Amino acid sequence: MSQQVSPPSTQKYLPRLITKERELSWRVASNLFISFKYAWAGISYSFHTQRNFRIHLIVCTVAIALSILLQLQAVEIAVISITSGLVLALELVNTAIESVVDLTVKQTYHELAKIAKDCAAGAVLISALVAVVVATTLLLPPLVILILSNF
Ligand SMILES: Nc1ncnc2c1ncn2[C@@H]1O[C@H](COP(=O)(O)OP(=O)(O)OP(=O)(O)O)[C@@H](O)[C@H]1O
Repeated sequence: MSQQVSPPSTQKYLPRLITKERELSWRVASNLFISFKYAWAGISYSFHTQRNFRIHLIVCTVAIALSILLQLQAVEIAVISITSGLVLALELVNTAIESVVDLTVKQTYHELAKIAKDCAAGAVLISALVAVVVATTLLLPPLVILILSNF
């Protein structure tokens, strides 16, 4: 005997959800400048509340500055910048996922909440490890040459 499964309730609202008005949103940015303002608010929130974001920001800034000071090739500076940007972007996504999970389950334990947070943290970790490998590979040789040439 087949059982009739009713579609999720959001199905009913889908045509309305994809309209420009986005009725479920508390507020929609009315222009590009306001979009940037909200994006900056997110970055600022992460900076002030997430220790890991601050650490990554400092390390990434140092890596990019060193790549410029050591006069690496343009493509090498670009690669270091891309991997650094990826780490910071994933930190922001991690913070967003943590907030949505906390909003959903509040202070209760849920196995799916754990999976979501652990996977988001794992994504940051992988990007950070790749960034370290890239930065070490590109920065270490010229840095060693510079140090040895001063002795
Ligand atoms: N509601 C929950 N249900 C189950 N496990 C949770 C829940 N909230 C947090 N955890 C577990 O605790 C860990 C730390 O969660 P928390 O929200 O403190 O992240 P965080 O320490 O701020 O992470 P990050 O260092 O990546 O910013 C999660 O990775 C998860 O394993």
